[in-house]
Amino acid sequence: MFKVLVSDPISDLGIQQLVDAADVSVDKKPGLSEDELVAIIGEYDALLVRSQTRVTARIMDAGKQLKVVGRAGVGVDNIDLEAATQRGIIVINAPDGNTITTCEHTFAMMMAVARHIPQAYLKTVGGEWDRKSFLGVELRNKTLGVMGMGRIGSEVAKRAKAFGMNILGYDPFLTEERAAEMGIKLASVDDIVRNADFMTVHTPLTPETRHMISSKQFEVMKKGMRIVNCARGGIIDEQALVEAVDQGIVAGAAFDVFEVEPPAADHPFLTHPKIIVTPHLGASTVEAQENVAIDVSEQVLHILRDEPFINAVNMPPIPANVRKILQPYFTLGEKLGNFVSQMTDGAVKEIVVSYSGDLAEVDTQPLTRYITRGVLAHHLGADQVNVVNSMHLAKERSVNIVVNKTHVAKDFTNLVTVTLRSSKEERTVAGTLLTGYGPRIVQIDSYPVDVAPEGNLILISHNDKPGIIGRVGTLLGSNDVNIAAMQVGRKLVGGAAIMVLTVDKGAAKSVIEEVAQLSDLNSAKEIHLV
Ligand SMILES: NC(=O)C1=CN([C@@H]2O[C@H](COP(=O)(O)OP(=O)(O)OC[C@H]3O[C@@H](n4cnc5c(N)ncnc54)[C@H](O)[C@@H]3O)[C@@H](O)[C@H]2O)C=CC1
Ligand SMILES: O=C(O)C(=O)COP(=O)(O)O
Repeated sequence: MFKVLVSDPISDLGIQQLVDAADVSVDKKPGLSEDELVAIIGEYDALLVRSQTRVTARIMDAGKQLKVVGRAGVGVDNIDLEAATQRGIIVINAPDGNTITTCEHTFAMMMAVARHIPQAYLKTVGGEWDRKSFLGVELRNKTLGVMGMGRIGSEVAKRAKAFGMNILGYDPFLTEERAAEMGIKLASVDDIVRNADFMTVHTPLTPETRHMISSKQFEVMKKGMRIVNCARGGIIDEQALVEAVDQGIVAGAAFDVFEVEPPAADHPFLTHPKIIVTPHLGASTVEAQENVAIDVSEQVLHILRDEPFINAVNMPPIPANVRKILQPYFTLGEKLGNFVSQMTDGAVKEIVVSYSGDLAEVDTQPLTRYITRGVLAHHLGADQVNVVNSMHLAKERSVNIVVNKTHVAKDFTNLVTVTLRSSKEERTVAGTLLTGYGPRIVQIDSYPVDVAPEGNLILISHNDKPGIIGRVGTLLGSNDVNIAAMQVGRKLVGGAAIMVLTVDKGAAKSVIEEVAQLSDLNSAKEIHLV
């Protein structure tokens, strides 16, 4: 039974699939302190959070069973990603579910600041009928600068066009062509600062975006600008902003997010007449909360059940077209890595992976992660290595990973070859997916074979002499080891050969040692693949 802890308020409807799953039990405990989480996290396999819970290295150290931290939302700045990666904990988010909601909140804030709605509301409910103090501005024909043209920024730009605004967009990934397609103008931070009437930020908070709008930008800013931040506190320097408003450079600002949340009681935004605030409500709609909780629950289930998943934050993303090609090979890759690792004696020094055929056309890095996981799992334990930390663990142990690609595969449409170089020897295994048969090992060292990579196998290297198969069979039979399938590979009659036996249950170590002692046998090894 997998145990899932929900430590922030997350939509009940959204996590229903976890609650309903027969192999999962869910505990909801919002509002725990770090110490309280450290005390209980040890029994959980998954942790579900929003932005309140700070998932620290301490919590992850205590989370001995923790496989995944699921963020029901976009920003993962409350999760120590490096600590997660080192510990092999997968961090996933739900990047799409709250895009529209946050975009709409941005507009709510932009219009509220343009028309002084919160200030006017307060006066009106306070009994004053003040129609003079709240002269606003239109959005129409104004220039809107959008910093960060990702999911939310792009939706903001789309809607701003409907308001008749001219849009300047800045994003390191925005090209002239894409900007033209969207009917906006590609700009620099400086262009936006000098020319926009409204500015809205939609980047993550990174060392690069931290205080990207600060005193230097306010000094050259177009007078009367209105600024919205529904992304992350700290992208705009709060202190410098207050000064810019007081100096009349900025006409008004609307902030949903703060450098420290919740802000201190004496935070200058809270009493400033020209700055309006909401308590990080960007994603807070019924729809968005359901969406993100559904998305994250679905992926958490996949991860717990060791099924393919998407939206991992501490792994490079896999584009859908690449995933389609690679996914069928993930299991094969991991098994090849594990097989060759069990075959090879000595300390692993280098993993050489060769991809040929169609596989050579795409970015195979995700598949290399699975192969590396397979290799390392044999030495470090299957529960210690996963696709998130496999490359990191290899690097930490100075295991070199070399990838070669050839576009032409000789006998198969696709072939994955894994060679392991150790302190003692170099061994190779190759596999493919055969239509109708699934994953197959088709080469061991230089011998062609056809073996299903599953269950208990015995790998024997021997001299190609009459009677050897019988002797092996008799010895195993007398020890109650039943042979389900057998493959022999040789290159020359009477030369060196290999034999791969699939046996119903694992043989005792002593039996394998006895097999290795038979005449004309060079070695015998048991290989167990799950
Ligand atoms: N207030 C709230 O409740 C919510 C806040 N957010 C926040 O909104 C932000 C944007 O979210 P999404 O659009 O979903 O993310 P996204 O990843 O789709 O977009 C972010 C964009 O920022 C760009 N970027 C990164 N560094 C940049 C730089 N130095 N200058 C300009 N652009 C840069 C990236 O290239 C990317 O296109 C995130 O910080 C997220 O955490 C998201 C949802 C709700
Ligand atoms: O998704 C995001 O990045 C958000 O900021 C939303 O945060 P929340 O889930 O409302 O605590």
